[in-house]
Amino acid sequence: MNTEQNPKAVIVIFGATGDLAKRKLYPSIYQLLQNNRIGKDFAVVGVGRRPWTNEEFRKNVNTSIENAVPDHKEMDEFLSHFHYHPFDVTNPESYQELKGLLEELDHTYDIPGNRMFYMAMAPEFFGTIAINLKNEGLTSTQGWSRLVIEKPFGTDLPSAQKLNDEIRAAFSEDQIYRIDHYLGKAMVQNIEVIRFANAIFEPLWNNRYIANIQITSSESLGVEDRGRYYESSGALKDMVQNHILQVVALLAMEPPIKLTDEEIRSEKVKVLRALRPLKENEVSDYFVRGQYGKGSIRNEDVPGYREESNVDPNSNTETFVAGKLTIDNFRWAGTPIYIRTGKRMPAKSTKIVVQFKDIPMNLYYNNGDSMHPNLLVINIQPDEGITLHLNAKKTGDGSYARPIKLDYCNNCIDGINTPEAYEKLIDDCLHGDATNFTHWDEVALTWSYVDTIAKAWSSVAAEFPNYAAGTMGPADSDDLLAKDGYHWWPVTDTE
Ligand SMILES: NC(=O)C1=CN([C@@H]2O[C@H](COP(=O)(O)OP(=O)(O)OC[C@H]3O[C@@H](n4cnc5c(N)ncnc54)[C@H](OP(=O)(O)O)[C@@H]3O)[C@@H](O)[C@H]2O)C=CC1
Ligand SMILES: O=C1O[C@H](COP(=O)(O)O)[C@@H](O)[C@H](O)[C@H]1O
Repeated sequence: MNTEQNPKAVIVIFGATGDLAKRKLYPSIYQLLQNNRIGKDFAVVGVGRRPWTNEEFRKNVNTSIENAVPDHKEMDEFLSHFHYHPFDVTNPESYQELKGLLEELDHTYDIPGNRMFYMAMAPEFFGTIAINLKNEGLTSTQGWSRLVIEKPFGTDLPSAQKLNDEIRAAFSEDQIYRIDHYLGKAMVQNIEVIRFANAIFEPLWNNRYIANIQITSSESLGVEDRGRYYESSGALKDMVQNHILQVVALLAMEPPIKLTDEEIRSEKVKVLRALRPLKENEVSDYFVRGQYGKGSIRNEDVPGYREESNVDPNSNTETFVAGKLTIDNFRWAGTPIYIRTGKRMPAKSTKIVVQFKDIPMNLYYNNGDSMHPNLLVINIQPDEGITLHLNAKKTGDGSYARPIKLDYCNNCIDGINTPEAYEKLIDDCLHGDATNFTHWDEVALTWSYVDTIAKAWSSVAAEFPNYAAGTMGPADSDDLLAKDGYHWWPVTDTE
């Protein structure tokens, strides 16, 4: 819970000259100040190897705010809190100088030794930095020390376990904040509220009334300049292991007894433990992979994945995944959860569709058509809101029922005040609230689930490319649902 007002802290960003810091972290810190979530008693220390001065660093931070926040103001005061400290993080000797700078900033801003160490760097550095911070005494202050870790948290279960052991040698679990930025999105956080603050949904939220749940996260962008990273990842590890399985856990968990991070985590973990693990020889029955070839998006021709920079021209990396998940517990046995995510699809859209079971018999005429099923659609992005699909009488037409929609648009009301995911997560960490971060047990269970799929796929070359850029993935993805008598509900206007 965010109880502490305006926490005083030094935020140390490792990777301060990088893309993530520039695009997400600096604008988020700026918004936190504008929204009074932090006071004037804070400092940001940027670490990178580039030999920048404070002035150069501040100029770069300024540009990043200009690009992200059109109506920025009071920039000089804001930028005066930013300090740059260049060093190679693999060199233990450099940490003493950093320590001296942090102590100086504590004094300047009257900060009681509170430190947020944000790892916005490649994962291979996380363990080294954590150990050096501890060994050089940067974590033993009067205040709190928290470590924020970016994804990917490992590339499979053994590597995640190794990484976890390294950081746990320096930080306890309650000091570690593993980022999954989907957990910072307004409508992902709303899943719990929609379910547990509405008497009408919870009684129906089970296999007796829900036929299936569909989660789609489509992107129109390709891999852009991230080919090197993406080649070793693919959509399964990039999106399913983390964001998608977190959403599954929130949709399927039991009501927690309290809204604390421990109670919510414990319910999410039970779902992940109940996910039926696949055997390698079953993977092709439950999961489909795809890779985009050249195509066209919004009338613009785009290259195929294998033509992207830093991508192997014969790459076997999947840019699309669709899957059927089965949760073996009393609430969900028999109700499949279908997931799909991919790059170079027609539009950017993340949606959850909950399809309720059909009514027992149809009393209405409907031109011989069957009744449209009730759907609850949770729109995560770009529109934020919920849509409930019902059937209602068609005016003046005796016994004809037609589908109607009840719409709630979250960002139409909250407008530009809906905080960006990173802003929310940095705020939570500053306030010591770990609810919307992933804990080790969740990470281990999700890796364990996807590792079998990755292993099955790595042993057989796929027939790629198998979908054209600008389409909703390969035909096999539709067949996955058709086998069960379902189809994907459209999530974009063009689908
Ligand atoms: N960019 C994004 O949108 C997203 C990124 N992430 C994750 O965030 C992390 C950072 O990504 P991103 O910002 O894109 O990466 P970049 O490659 O853009 O930045 C890497 C940063 O690390 C610094 N660095 C590299 N080696 C050293 C070293 N030995 N000592 C000190 N600093 C060093 C670089 O500084 P310099 O060059 O000055 O040495 C630079 O600031 C990764 O884990 C990535 O997976 C997660 C989600 C989205
Ligand atoms: O973590 C990642 O997420 C983005 C998608 O995030 P969104 O907030 O834009 O939906 C994805 O593009 C990227 O490949 C992945 O690393």
